Amino acid sequence: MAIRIDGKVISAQVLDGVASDAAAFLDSYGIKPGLAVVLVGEDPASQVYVRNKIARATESGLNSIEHRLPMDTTQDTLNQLVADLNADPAVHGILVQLPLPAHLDEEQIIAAISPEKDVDGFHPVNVGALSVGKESLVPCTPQGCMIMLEQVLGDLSGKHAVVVGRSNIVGKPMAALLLQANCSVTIVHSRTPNPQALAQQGDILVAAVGRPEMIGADWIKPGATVIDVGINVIERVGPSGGTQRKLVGDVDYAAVEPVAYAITPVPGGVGPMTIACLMKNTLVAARRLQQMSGV
Ligand SMILES: Nc1nc2c(c(=O)[nH]1)N[C@@H](CN(C=O)c1ccc(C(=O)N[C@@H](CCC(=O)O)C(=O)O)cc1)CN2
Repeated sequence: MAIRIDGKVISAQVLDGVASDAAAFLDSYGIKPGLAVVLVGEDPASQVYVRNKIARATESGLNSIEHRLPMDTTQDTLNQLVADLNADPAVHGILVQLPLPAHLDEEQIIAAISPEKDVDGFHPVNVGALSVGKESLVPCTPQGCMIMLEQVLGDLSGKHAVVVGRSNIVGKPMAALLLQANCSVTIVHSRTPNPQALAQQGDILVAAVGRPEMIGADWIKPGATVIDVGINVIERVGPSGGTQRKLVGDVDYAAVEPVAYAITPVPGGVGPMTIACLMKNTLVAARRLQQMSGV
């Protein structure tokens, strides 16, 4: 039986660390690290994520500032809010929940956030710093995956890691972090011929494709560690004949678990780590901004 890498347990450890760091920050500077969370529109999943982010921030001793804007918010209004948050010394981290409504330009908004307050780590300055191995704010989901991998495997040097998916939010930064940890890294994507054959060579497999249960046992090297980043809602026929909604990952957990060394579940795996790392990044940003201000 594979080790179940429990994101709820590991994220609670991360959040404990954030809470004591936040208390020390308050002691030193007389203010709480501040996280501004911006939600545009009423996407139900985004509302849940934002609610959870605010709850974790409050529990960890951070000051969370919530901005809910209507669906028809203009790019100018959102830009003005981001500019105000950039200028506000009480705000150390800014997070604009994605996806934005289709009429808004995500790339432009991400670039408008001050790189020092970009706790998502999506700003081109932070992306560039990560790719050359310089200190940066690291995207939360891949950061959470690295914490889980290092907790279960220790030193990752020399391991062959296969990342399935090449998104800017997960696949690319994940590959950069694995490379920084001295793994040999293969990225597999929609244009890769025979991706399964490459995936089968991975000591570590990270699935971030957004396709429910796409990765079966025949993608996995026996004894591999499997990190499932996917969060997909599917509908299945339940025992009473009606349809049931279920949350599944990109990995077919039941099929893969018997061949893996360790595996993350969905839910309760990578998801809670994403939120915990957001809190961690807010602390990192707050400390740096405070040092830069020289106060
Ligand atoms: N600005 C950002 N937008 C988005 C990000 C992000 O990192 N920054 N990531 C995702 C959504 N996301 C965080 O925002 C996120 C998704 C899922 C979870 C989570 O804890 N999932 C639970 C299940 C929750 C459920 O029942 O629906 C789990 O996996 O156990 C946390 C954060 C896209 N947007």
